[in-house]
Amino acid sequence: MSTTFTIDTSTSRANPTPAPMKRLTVPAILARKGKEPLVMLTAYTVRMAQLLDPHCDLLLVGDSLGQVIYGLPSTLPVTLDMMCAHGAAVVRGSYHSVVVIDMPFGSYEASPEQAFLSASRVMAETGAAAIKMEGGAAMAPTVAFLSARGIPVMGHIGLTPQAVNALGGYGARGRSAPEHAKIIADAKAIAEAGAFAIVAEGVIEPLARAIVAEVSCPVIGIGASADCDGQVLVTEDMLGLFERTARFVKKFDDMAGRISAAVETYATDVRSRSFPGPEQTYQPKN
Ligand SMILES: Nc1nc(=O)c2c([nH]1)NC[C@@H]1CN(c3ccc(C(=O)N[C@@H](CCC(=O)O)C(=O)O)cc3)CN21
Ligand SMILES: CC(C)C(=O)C(=O)O
Ligand SMILES: [Mg+2]
Repeated sequence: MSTTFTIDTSTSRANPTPAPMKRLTVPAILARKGKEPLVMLTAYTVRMAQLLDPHCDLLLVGDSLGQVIYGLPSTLPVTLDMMCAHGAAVVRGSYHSVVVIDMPFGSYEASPEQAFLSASRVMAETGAAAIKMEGGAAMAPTVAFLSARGIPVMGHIGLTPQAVNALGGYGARGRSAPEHAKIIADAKAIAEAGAFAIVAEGVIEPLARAIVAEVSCPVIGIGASADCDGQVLVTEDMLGLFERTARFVKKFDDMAGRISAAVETYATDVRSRSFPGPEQTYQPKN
């Protein structure tokens, strides 16, 4: 397998503009606990990475690309090959943010050794700085195993979409006392195992507040209230490019509507022969 990312992380072939900012590091992210909220968005492609990178602290190559890019019904069919291909593209398009790659379902859960083999392949083939894995206390030994071997791990607790079949859906988590206690125990176990940050997804506000108070690493929320140490959303959701979204999504734009309008104008112009015009047409030299 050829490595296609550039070693110099300040610029890349895909983004030749001189870098105005140095790339953030994993320790710098850890140090943001309790300070200015961390800004994280998903990216799957080089151009989107270029556009998001100056505004973000972290870019997540999420396994949500299964639904968003590939039209799959869940994140479960996403493969390591997909994560490596999109991860390398996002690293090529970023020079400032810490790039984190989701470990896909089935690539890490069996053992710490399986997780290391999968995660080291992701790190080597993409040039990303960290991986993310779903799971609570049961995954803590794996978080410790990877962290001790130089692979920074971001945890993901609460609503863990790869466990949708066990959870019974994508509903909010932590409404019952036992579930509330389990998710706090999950957060503590993952943090104590050495995670540099934890995504808390779809947890009720008082539980989010408790997790933030209980762990020493930053807690990045998605559907987990404004009390978290940072926020993440799927970019296509917040841009209004993905139709079925959770209640926790705020649409900051209606890009689907704007794309439809632009394409409608293009189709009209082609059909009326008003595109291409003189500006877009080559003439013989005289
Ligand atoms: N585009 C996209 N955005 C995401 O946030 C996302 C993905 N894809 N794929 C992976 C997971 C799946 N996620 C989801 C998917 C659906 C809901 C959802 O429909 N929530 C409902 C409640 C559902 C219920 O109560 O059963 C809601 O109204 O919030 C939430 C999170 C979050 N992740
Ligand atoms: C929603 C975020 C946290 C994620 O895991 C993904 O995009 O896959
Ligand atoms: Mg994910």
